[in-house]
Amino acid sequence: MAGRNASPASTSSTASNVTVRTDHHLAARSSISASPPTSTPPTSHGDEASVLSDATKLDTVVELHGDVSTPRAQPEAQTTPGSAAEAAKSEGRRSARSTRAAVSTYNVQILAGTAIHTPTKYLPKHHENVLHGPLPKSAVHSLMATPAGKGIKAEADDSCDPAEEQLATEAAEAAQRRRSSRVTDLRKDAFRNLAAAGDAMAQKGQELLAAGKQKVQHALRNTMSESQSAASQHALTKSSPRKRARASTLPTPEDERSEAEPQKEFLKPKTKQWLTQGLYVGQYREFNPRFKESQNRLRRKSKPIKEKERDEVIPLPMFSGEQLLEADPTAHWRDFKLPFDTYHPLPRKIKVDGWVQLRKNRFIGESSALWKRDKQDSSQCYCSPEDGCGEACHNRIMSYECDSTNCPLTADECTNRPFAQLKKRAKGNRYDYGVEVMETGERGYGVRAMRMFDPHQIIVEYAGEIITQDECERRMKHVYKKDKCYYLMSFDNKMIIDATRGTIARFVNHSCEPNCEMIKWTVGGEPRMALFAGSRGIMTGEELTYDYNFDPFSSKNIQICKCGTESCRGVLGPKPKDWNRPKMTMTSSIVAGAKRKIQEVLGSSRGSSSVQNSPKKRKLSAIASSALTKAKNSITESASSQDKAKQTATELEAQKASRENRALRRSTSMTLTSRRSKVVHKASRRSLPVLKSSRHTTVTIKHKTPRSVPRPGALKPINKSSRLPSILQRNIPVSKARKSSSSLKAPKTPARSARSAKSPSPDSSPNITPASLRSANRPSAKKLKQSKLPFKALNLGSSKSSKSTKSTADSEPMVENTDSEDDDIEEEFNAKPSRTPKRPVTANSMRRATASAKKTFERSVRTSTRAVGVGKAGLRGDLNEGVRGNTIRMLTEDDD
Ligand SMILES: C[S@@+](CC[C@H](N)C(=O)[O-])C[C@H]1O[C@@H](n2cnc3c(N)ncnc32)[C@H](O)[C@@H]1O
Repeated sequence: MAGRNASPASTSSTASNVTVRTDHHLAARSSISASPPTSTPPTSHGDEASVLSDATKLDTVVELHGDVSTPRAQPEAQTTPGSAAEAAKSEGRRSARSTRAAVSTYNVQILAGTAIHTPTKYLPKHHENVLHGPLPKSAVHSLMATPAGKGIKAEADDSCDPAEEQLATEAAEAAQRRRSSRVTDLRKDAFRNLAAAGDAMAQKGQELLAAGKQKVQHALRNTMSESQSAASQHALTKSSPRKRARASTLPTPEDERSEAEPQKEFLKPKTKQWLTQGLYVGQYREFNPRFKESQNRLRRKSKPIKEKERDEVIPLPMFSGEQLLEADPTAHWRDFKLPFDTYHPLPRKIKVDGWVQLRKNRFIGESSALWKRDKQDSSQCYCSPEDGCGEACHNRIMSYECDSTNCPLTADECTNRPFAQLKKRAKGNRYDYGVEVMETGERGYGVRAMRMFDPHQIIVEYAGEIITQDECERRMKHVYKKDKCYYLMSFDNKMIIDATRGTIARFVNHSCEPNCEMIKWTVGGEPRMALFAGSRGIMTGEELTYDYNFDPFSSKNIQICKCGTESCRGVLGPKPKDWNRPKMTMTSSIVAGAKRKIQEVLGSSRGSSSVQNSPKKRKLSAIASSALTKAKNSITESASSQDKAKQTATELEAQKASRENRALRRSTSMTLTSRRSKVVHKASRRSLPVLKSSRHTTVTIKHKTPRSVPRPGALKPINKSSRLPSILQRNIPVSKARKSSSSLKAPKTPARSARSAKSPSPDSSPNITPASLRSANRPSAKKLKQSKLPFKALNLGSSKSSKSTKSTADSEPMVENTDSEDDDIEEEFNAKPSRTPKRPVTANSMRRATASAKKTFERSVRTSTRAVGVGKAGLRGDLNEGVRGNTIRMLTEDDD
């Protein structure tokens, strides 16, 4: 093996090296002309030599050694084994060795012609360069002579050993066989195959070339058309139609350029194609983004997909359900969302501080005892298994849970056992339970669904501590004083569920467009509260809300709603009527509240006695009366303080006026001209103290007092024919009335009492009239002493004539009128002067008149208050509406 693998040059025999060199040409010739070197099957150099030559190695070596210097001198010796044998014989040596060498080894495969994988060194090409030893002449000859066996025979003739002969024959045959059969076939096959492959390759190359050519042409055409169209477009925009036509037909320089550079265009890198619609572009779906999902769904339903469109594309998984459902119009379906465990918007579970979780109601204190007293009613259903306690179930309608005592169905058949269902669900995992606390931002904590809930399905129970109302009040006052959120819910039997310690339902927020409802159910004879899904059902991840129907009771407790829905009322609970109005002041809100209460009370008092007797009404009336009393007290206090202040001011004014009067008296003469007297009167009038308590005077002219029979001390109308009462019946403003009344408050004349005692005459007016003032001009008045009061008998002339009267009237400005109404009155007075004797106005008479007016007023006030029978606030309300009397009106305004 080692010899076979080793290169010929490395063979151990130096002689063989030499022979190689010498017989190179011959061997090459033989290999080319006759047979391939593979036909010689030596496994080693020595073997080959031995097989193909009769010369022994030793001989060869000897010969070689001898022939080193003259290699070509004895070529015969080298090539004719016969001669060698003869030489050996002649030398007297046995040719056993050479015989052995000739027989030596055989490559049986090669001999048999079965050696397919001939080593390269035996291939003809190899033999061209490297020879494995000289081929014996005879062998070469025999091989050259093609008919098999001929050469061999000749060789056999030369040989002396029949075994050798035979072997040589065999070898020649094998060589022949090999040359003629398999190797040649293989080579031919290989050549044939190669040729076929070459042909195929060439054909393919041609095809590719043709395709490439086509592509190039196509691309060229495209680019040309593009450039042409661009050019035509450009031309269209710029040129006239005719020009446009020409532009479209004639090649432009740009076209030419594009034609000239087709390769460049073609080599341009492709631009990326972006999706224009979205992830599922190319997927058929009837969807208009301008509409909502539900609207689109409706449209799709109304317009069924054409068969072709349906079959065009296999729907993506999320649409396949839709298509299937659309194929079946009877199928009811809802929007799809990913399961919560796949889509979980919150990364963590919320922990709420201070929340002690209870799973069911717990009675606190007296509530348990109170509860038992009021047993719940019972209900019974008569459903059949077919009904399954559906919508028509009596218990369901009454919000009673079915159980074995009130329902003939089994638990599996009955569908009206929500709390039992909830209990079962609560035993599962948190996704079965299906709710969790979330953070909402502005509204604090909230609750959201971790699964889908069917319409009207129970979600979670609102449970906590059941407390009495007293306990609730106590907790509100002392325990939850500083809290902002309350978890109290009005329950049954006047009890309250306080879920400060309770179920997760306590975190459910309010919404004006809720998706849930809080409903009371009776379960096993006991009331229980639970949150149920609304008619839409609940989607996974949706926040749960219900309408609190929050009753804030007072405006103080109104909470702003931040639910953010379209129909948000702005507040938790019902929207107040005056929600958008400006805020009331404290006083006005108190008064308005009191007014409302009074109206309620008055309304109830007007109603039937049964209503009045109801505890609620009684309570309300008590509240109203207490509120009224408070309001009354405050108003009275303020009024009295006002009065006091006015009184003080009046006194001061009076003092001032008297001083001025005195000064005036000193400076003016006793007899004044009419003009002068007018001035003086005006001056004196100005200095008169303004009687603030206008109600005194106004009350005196109240029409309740019979005019014909005046009561003692009562003021009476000046004149029947006078327009004064009718005028006064109008709503004279306080200021005006005050001015006009100041004249009425003038002190009585001393003569009045005597005259009235004798014969009460309509003429004898106790009022301060122009006439009475004129009477002050009488000489007797001079006798009167000057009092502290500003009124003093003024000497206005003694003439009693009508002229003088007129002049006096002209000059009589005792009542200084500034407005037209009072002017009217004055005119009337002037036109019809009283015939009563003129009496001087003294301090005493004035005092008396004031006192009597005061008394009358107080009496009338008492009467009117009694008639109404309520406090001032109520009085105001009623009076404003109904009574139009001047008195009351003024009283009211004065109080204000
Ligand atoms: C029963 S608790 C609800 C849970 C509460 N958010 C929390 O954090 O504990 C009721 C309180 O939540 C707040 N709230 C609930 N719904 C609201 C809403 N829509 N807008 C504003 N506040 C709301 C109010 O403060 C209310 O008093």
